[in-house]
Amino acid sequence: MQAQKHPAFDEERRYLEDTCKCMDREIDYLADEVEKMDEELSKLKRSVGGNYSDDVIVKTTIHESNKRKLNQLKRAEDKPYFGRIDFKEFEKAEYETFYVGKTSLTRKNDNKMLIIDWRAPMASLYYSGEIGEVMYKAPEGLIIGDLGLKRQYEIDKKELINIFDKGLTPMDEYLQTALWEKKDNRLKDIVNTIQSEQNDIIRADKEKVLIVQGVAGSGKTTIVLHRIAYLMYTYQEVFNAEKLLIIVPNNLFLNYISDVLPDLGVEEIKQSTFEDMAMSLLDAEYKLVDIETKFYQLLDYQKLSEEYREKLQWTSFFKGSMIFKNIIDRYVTHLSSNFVPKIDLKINGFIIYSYDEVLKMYEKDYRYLPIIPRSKRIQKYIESNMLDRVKSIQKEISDQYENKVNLLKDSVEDIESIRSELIKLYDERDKINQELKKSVDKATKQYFDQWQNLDIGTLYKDLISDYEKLRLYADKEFDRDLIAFVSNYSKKIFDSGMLEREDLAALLYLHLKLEGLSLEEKYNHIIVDEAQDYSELQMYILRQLSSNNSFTIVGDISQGIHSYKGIGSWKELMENVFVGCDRELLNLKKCYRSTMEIMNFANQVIKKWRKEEITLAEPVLRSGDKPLIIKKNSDEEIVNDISLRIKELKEEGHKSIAVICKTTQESIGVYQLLKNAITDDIHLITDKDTSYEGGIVVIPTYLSKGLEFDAVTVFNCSKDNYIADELHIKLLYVSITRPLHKLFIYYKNEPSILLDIDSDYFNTL
Ligand SMILES: Nc1ncnc2c1ncn2[C@@H]1O[C@H](COP(=O)(O)OP(=O)(O)OP(=O)(O)O)[C@@H](O)[C@H]1O
Repeated sequence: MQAQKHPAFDEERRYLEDTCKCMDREIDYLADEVEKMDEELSKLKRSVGGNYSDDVIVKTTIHESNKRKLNQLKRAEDKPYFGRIDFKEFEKAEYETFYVGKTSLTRKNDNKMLIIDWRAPMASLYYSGEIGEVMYKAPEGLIIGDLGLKRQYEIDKKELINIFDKGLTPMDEYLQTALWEKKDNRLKDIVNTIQSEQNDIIRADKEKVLIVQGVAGSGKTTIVLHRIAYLMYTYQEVFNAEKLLIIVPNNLFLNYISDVLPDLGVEEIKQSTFEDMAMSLLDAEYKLVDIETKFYQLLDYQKLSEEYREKLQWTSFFKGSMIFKNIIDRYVTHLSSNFVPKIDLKINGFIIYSYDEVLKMYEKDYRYLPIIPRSKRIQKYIESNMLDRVKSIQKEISDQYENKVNLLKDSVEDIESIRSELIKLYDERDKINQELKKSVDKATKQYFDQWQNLDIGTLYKDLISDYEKLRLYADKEFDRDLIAFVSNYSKKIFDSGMLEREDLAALLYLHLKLEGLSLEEKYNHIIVDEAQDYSELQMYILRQLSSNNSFTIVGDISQGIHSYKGIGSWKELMENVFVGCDRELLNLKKCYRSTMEIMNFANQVIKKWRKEEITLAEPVLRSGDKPLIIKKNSDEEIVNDISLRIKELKEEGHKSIAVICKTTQESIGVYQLLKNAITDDIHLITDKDTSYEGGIVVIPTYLSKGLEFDAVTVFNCSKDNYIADELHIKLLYVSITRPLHKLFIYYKNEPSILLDIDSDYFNTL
């Protein structure tokens, strides 16, 4: 054990033993409390029989908090802490020692803080402080002092394995140990090795739009999850789980990250794909065109003309653009200004509600409401007041008849002589009044039937599939050809009973404009991962869902394989969508995932996509094999070689191995061949999969985005499979930035032009 060589070994081992004992005692105590409270609460609930009780509420709160703490301690018991800082505040005489762990621990008998939570303000020094003068932000202000010692521990099953002292042990030895670990099927937390630039993001001020451009493997996904844990801990009073929303690319990814938050003691955060969230807000189940259909059409440079592919791209861009948002805005303004029909609500010629009166309700009294709730409110108001209105009209009619009767009576001396006339008048009056009452429902219905039906799906389809309408609401002259393409293309899709994903965002926007959103439905903080793939309109919608413009948005423009509809630049996003908000753009340049050799190679590939905004990744100092580029003559030969390589990799201890293919169709073919060639369990991953179990997988590139594997083999990087356009370059870049340790790239006959890079960066076979 390395730790024994450290001069402080005995002292540290004793501290660890004492802490573990104390933690065990606390676990026992809490387990006991939880058990007792379980019983007590069920008795109490029975006795109050479902009625409100302060006692039940207070006890439930304590019970939940005890359960949470017990859970956190249990998760931490094998490795109670990972770091230590010795800090002396200025003007104080002594250094104080603080041990940093995943959750805090206080000794009961003397209230001594044995471990501080990694999210506590002072723990920031462990991540960002260098030995010497330091400062950290606390609720009471900036605390300045001196950091005397920063120590890191490797602890396994309560045993001290290694001790690293910052400044004494070689730089990042501790981090290196973590990065060399083999990965299985889930993303892990990194509380013990969070780096300074990552710490700044995790602890960044919450009241702003924070955008993080981070290279592949820089820890973006990991960091946002830690940021959630930090926000939940730091702002307990304002943040509850329902007020936080994480938007992720797909359910497979959701499953891949599902361990991190519970490991960090955070449960029940709302995590969703944009599509699922949209469907739930729309309260409808639309059939969506397969995500791959358009994507693969765009890649299919052999069958489809460039002109057609460009128009397809433009359609996607248009539907997710702020241009389309403005068109929808104008459409809604038009709908609204013509909404109240220019007719009176009449019964048998009597005006019950005049057009002017209803218009006033619409334009003045209920103007604060969006159109749909406004129209419902007016309808309800009118319906509930109809009978009263009719009654007062009946009274007027009765008065008029009374006058007529009186006049008639005054005109004769002998009332008997006009008896029949009087009866006729009374009958007439009663008939009119009865008719009025009888016709209320019918007349009201007839009147409201004249109001426009605000079915959002129909309104949306009417707009986008109608060339004339689109042109009418567009503010500037669009290429007629493109607009015609968009409307025809959309019509065909709608006629098949489907919608595109791009339509869903626009549809939701229309829904929000017409239906509105209550404050309870809004979020206090929204997190978007893989943000480069969302359109500006999607981001604008998320802004509508935010109560306070508090966002953490992370992504990598170089991995923007959906850039035809996604975000082209963070600056544009800030200017077009988050204008007027407090915004900050931060960069993460270091890649922690892959070895230097893999990342240097990947940098050469992405450089082929010349764009000013790309930042090349700086790999952390971890060296492995150079990527291996292998030539074969057929798919079968490639698969045979991959099967041998998988065997080798498994013998070396690698747990997760991916065969990455360009498309799903290619993946299916490779999977069939590979299944026959190896005996191991192997999984084909498609967009229907919602769980990722690790091991050996065959997967299309777009689904591998965000995931990582110990080793990756890229199936067919031949000349005719990867051309030098933006989409192919980015696809290849995503594939080759997935491995932690080993990368193999296969091609048939001739290599892709994208592999035409300095031979120092790879080996060949
Ligand atoms: N400070 C760190 N300490 C240890 N491991 C880290 C650290 N930062 C990142 N990692 C590891 O690097 C890998 C990449 O992290 P993550 O997937 O969060 O990156 P990413 O930026 O989202 O990647 P990509 O955009 O390529 O999907 C993970 O294995 C993660 O555990």
